[in-house]
Amino acid sequence: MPQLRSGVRRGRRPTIKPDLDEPDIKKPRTVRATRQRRPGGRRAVQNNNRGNNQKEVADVKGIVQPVVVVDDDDDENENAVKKTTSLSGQGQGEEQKEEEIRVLKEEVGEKEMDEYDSGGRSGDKGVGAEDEGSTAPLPEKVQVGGSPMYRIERKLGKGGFGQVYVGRRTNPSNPHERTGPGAVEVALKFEHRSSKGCNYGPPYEWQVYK
Ligand SMILES: Nc1ncnc2c1ncn2[C@@H]1O[C@H](COP(=O)(O)OP(=O)(O)OP(=O)(O)O)[C@@H](O)[C@H]1O
Repeated sequence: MPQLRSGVRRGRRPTIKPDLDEPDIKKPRTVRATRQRRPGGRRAVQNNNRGNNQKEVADVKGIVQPVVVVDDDDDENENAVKKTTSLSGQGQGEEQKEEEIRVLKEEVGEKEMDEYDSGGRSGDKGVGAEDEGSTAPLPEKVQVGGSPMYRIERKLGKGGFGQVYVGRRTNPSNPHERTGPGAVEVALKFEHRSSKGCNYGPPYEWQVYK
């Protein structure tokens, strides 16, 4: 005898066919937080940063640059003559000397003290001393205290405190005098009034060093 099944006979669970016509819009999309690439990629961004840094450095340098205030008063330049020294390299032939003088005279006039010349600076000088009087015009002739009058000729170099020029006596008592107070040719050092060497005002003494 056949056994009867207990319970209600159920049909198979109907298979749900995917509706191919319906667009797949029910599943919400995950929004991924992705980094936006900058144009040019990471390398370009880094380069940009580097560029920015450079600009900052440049700006800082610009700020740090000291402002040089130049006093154009000729009298003050006269007072700024600190010392004179006998010229080194004496004993040239007269012919060569004359040639040199001729060339030098062309340079004399509205000369301006300029920056960065001989490189013979002392290492202990401040920035202020370095740049002082960088554009102050020089007088054609100078005299300080009771010194003889000197005509300013070519530039010899620049030290930590000032710049050195050839000074030639305008009216020498002995045109062959090479050393001492009567020397025909000396080295004149010009300092700006605001330099360390002029802390107590411009000097009025003069001396010729050998
Ligand atoms: N008598 C001289 N003969 C030839 N050149 C000179 C003479 N005196 C100075 N100079 C030139 O001028 C430059 C500056 O000289 P200066 O004496 O000012 O140097 P410094 O000792 O470095 O400066 P500072 O005395 O201010 O510290 C020298 O490097 C040199 O080239």
